[in-house]
Amino acid sequence: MKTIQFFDTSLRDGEQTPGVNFNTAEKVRIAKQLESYGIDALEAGFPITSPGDFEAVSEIAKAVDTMTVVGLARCRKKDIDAAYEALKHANHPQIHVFLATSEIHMKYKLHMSEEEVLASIKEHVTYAKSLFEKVQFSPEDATRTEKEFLVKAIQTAVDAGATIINVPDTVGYSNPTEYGELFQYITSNCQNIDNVIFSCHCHNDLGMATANALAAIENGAGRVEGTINGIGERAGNTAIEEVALALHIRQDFYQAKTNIILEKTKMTSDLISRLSGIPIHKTKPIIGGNAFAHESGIHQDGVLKHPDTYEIMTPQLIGLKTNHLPLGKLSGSHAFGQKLIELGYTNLTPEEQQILFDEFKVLADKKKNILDRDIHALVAGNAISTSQSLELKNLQLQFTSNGQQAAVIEIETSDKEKLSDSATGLGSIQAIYNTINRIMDKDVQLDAFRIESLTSGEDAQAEVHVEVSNPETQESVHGVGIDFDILTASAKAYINAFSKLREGEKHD
Ligand SMILES: CC(=O)SCCNC(=O)CCNC(=O)[C@H](O)C(C)(C)COP(=O)(O)OP(=O)(O)OC[C@H]1O[C@@H](n2cnc3c(N)ncnc32)[C@H](O)[C@@H]1OP(=O)(O)O
Ligand SMILES: CC(C)C(=O)C(=O)O
Ligand SMILES: [Mg+2]
Repeated sequence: MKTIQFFDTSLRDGEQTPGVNFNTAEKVRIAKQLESYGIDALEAGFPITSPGDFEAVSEIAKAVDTMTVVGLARCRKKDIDAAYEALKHANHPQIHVFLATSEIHMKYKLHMSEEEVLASIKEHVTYAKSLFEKVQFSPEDATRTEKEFLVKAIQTAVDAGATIINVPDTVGYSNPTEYGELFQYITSNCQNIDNVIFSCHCHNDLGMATANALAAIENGAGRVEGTINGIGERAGNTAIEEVALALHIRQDFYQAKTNIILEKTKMTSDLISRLSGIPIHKTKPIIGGNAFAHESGIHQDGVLKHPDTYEIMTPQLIGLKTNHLPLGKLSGSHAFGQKLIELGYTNLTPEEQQILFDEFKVLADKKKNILDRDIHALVAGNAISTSQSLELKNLQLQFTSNGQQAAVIEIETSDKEKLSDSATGLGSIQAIYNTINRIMDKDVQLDAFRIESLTSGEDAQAEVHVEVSNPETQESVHGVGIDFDILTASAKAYINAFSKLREGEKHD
C-alpha cells in the first residue's frame, strides 16, 4: 500500500486568506500542532516577504523536530538566500521555488518569453540545489499552461536538481478528470523521474479542490498540498482533513495510507479556526458542526438503532466525543424519547410521552433550535396544564399603537365547558387579564408579574409568573405559564392562578 504525504501550507497560502494574520508565537504553536497531527512537510512562510515572515520561519525551524520545514521563494536569488538563512536551524529544511508557466502569466505578469522562463527555472533551481538537498519546483498556473511547455518546464527543473514537482491548479480552474490526466501526461512525458515526488496543489474556486487532489492521487501524486479547514487565497485550498479522511474511509478504493493522526483532526481544526478568526461552516465536511448531527426522525431512529446506518465514520475517529441528535421539527418519537431519558424523565407513561411529543412538534414548528431547557419547559408546562381545571383554548388580540388593546379569549373547564368573552385594556396584558376576569366573573388583584426567558435567542420560550389574590377571601396564589409567545404565556399564568383559586373554593 502506498503512503501519501501531506504538505501543509496553512501558514503560507493559508495566511493569504484575506484578513488572516498569524503572529510568530501563533505560527510556532500551529507548527507544533501540525507536527503532532502527522503532517510531513510544513510550508512555514515566504521569508523574503517581510521581517516578520522571516522571523516566523526561523522560529518554526528551531521549534520543529521531525517535520520538514519549507520556505517559499520566487525565481530570484535574494528569495532563495532568505529562505536558506531562515531555515538554517531546521532539522529537515526544504525550499519551494516557483515560477508561472501559463501564457497568461508569462505574457501579462512576468513579461517573460518561454525561453526566459526556462532559463530562469534552470538558473534558480540549480542555485537552490547548491544550498538545499530537498528542492521543490512549482510551475505556477500549471493547469492553464500549454501541456508541451509544462513538460519542458518540469523537465528543466528536474534536470537542475528538483526532487519534488508540485503541479498547482493556481486558480481552481481544473476538474478531476483533467487534473488526473495532467498527472498521467506529465509522468509519462518527463524523463529521469524515478526519485521525484509529484505533488498536487489545488484551489477551491469551483468547489473541486478535494476531488482534484484525490484525482491526482489516483494518477500518481505522492503528496498533497493543502491547508487545515481549507483556508487560503480566494476560495481557499484543498482541506487536508478532507483528503486524509477520504483516503482513510475509502482505503478500499485508494489503497493508500497517510501519517496523519486522525484523532487530532478536530483539535487541529479548532486551533486554526481560533487563531485565524475564520469560523467553520456548519456543513463543512468532517469538521463542521453538523458533520455528525442527525436531525430528521428516520435518520435519528436509524442512528439510535445502529450508527452505521447514517454515519460513514465515527465521531471518535476525528477526536469528537459523540454524535449529536439535535431535536427539531423533523425529529421523530424515538429521538424525542431518548432525549427525555437523557434528561431524567424516565417514569413517563407512553400516553404522557405521546402528549409531550405532540406538543414538542407544535413547538418545533415555531422554534428553530429545541434546547434541553425547552424540553424541561415542555414537561413542566404539561405538568401544569394536566393538573389544572382551566385551560386556555384560544387567544386573539387586536393591537392599536395609540389606543386601547382588545382581547378575545376562550377557556375550557375540566368539564369541557367552553367559556369566552372579550375586553379591552391599556396594554395587551391588561386586556388579556380584564378578559379573563370577565370570563371568570371575578375581580382578582394582580400583586406581582414576572417574566423569564427560558432559553436564549429570538425564539426563546417565556415563563411568566403571577401572584394573584382574591380580595374577598384574602387568598393569594401563584400562577405560572410557559409558552413560545410572551402574551400567551401571560394568559396561561393568569389562568393557572385562577385554576388554583377555584380549587381552593371547591375545598372550602
Ligand atoms: C500563487 C501564489 O500564491 S504566489 C505567492 C503569493 N504570495 C505573496 O505574494 C506573498 C506576499 N508578497 C509580497 O510581500 C511581495 O509581493 C513580495 C515581497 C514577494 C514582492 O514584492 P515587490 O518586489 O514589491 O513586487 P510585487 O509584489 O509588487 O510584484 C511581484 C514581482 O515579482 C515578480 N514575480 C512574480 N512571481 C515571480 C516568480 N515566481 N519568480 C520571479 N519573479 C516573480 C513579478 O513579475 C513582479 O516583478 P516586477 O516587479 O519586475 O514586475
Ligand atoms: C506558490 C504556488 C504553488 C501556489 O500557491 C499556487 O500556484 O497556488
Ligand atoms: Mg496556492
